[in-house]
Amino acid sequence: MVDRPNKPTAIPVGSSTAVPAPQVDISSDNSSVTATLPSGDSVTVLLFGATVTSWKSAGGKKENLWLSEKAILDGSKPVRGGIPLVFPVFGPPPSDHATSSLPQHGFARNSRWEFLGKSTSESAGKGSAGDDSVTLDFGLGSSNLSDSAKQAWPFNFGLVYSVTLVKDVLTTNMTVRNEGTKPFECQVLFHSYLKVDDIANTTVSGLDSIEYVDKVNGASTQTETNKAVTLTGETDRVYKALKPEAKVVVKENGKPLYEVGRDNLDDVVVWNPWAEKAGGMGDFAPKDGYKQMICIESGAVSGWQKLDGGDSFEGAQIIKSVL
Ligand SMILES: O=P(O)(O)OC[C@H]1O[C@@H](O)[C@H](O)[C@@H](O)[C@@H]1O
Repeated sequence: MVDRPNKPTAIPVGSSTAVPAPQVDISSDNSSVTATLPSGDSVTVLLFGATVTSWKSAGGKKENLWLSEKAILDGSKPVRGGIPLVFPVFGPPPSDHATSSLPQHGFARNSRWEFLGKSTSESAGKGSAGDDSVTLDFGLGSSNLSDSAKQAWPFNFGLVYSVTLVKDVLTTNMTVRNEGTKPFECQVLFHSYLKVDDIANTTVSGLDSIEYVDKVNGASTQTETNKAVTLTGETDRVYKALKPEAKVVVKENGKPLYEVGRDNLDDVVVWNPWAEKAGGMGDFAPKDGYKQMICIESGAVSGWQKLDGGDSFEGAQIIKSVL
């Protein structure tokens, strides 16, 4: 059980509270929670992995996240699409590290999280409807882990994951706390699958002059020379040490589609499996779906966050959907 100061109102899973407009509507069942703003913008979070599986903006008309048609949502496999969470290790764990027995990307996306509750702020009568907001909080601690994950990573930790929706903006914030006395090292990342119309017309800006590790090219270190990065084949790059204020902008036909900002997260992964890799993934559909997605993943993954007993680390990703 994860606790946090100023704990929000707890909503028992399985309950459903429908409140009349213009208030924020929250509905939940045994497997997911959906929050809808009076504007129609909405977000859905699956308790399995605390995976955001849908984020709609433009009053509910525009889905911003790509979700595979064959994504497995029953908890037997991480979700292919949406925003899976990466913790406490990014990628395959190094053999000489305390995470070495964990699966790729760790256990956060493979574990069932607790819904801790919601907090809302409604502007009805006070100002613009664009000020409405809702935050959904989820928790995962050592006691929620499977025995095998506990054995593979025997540390006492608490995660609080907050998903905040305001008109056209989704913020995901993770706080990691070492609840024990043994220090541990961890990595955190938001593996966001952003939806695009056509990858052939998509560019990514804000990465010019940034050093990156090119994982499809023997993990070589390169420096980005393009103002507008295009993807023309399998792409798997870890851009490192971005300036805190630097935004990564996904454009389609030259027009901004998403602006991705970060708080206390210095790295950005750009990933697209392309045709062959997507073809080899049983849960990736349709097979040419790689043309409709680009992963822009904010995280702290090129080093380790070392947390002594009682220490915390907090980082956030802020995605603005631009019409
Ligand atoms: O198939 P998975 O485990 O969800 O990982 C997908 C991709 O996730 C990315 O973050 C990694 O950089 C890639 O190397 C990896 O292939």
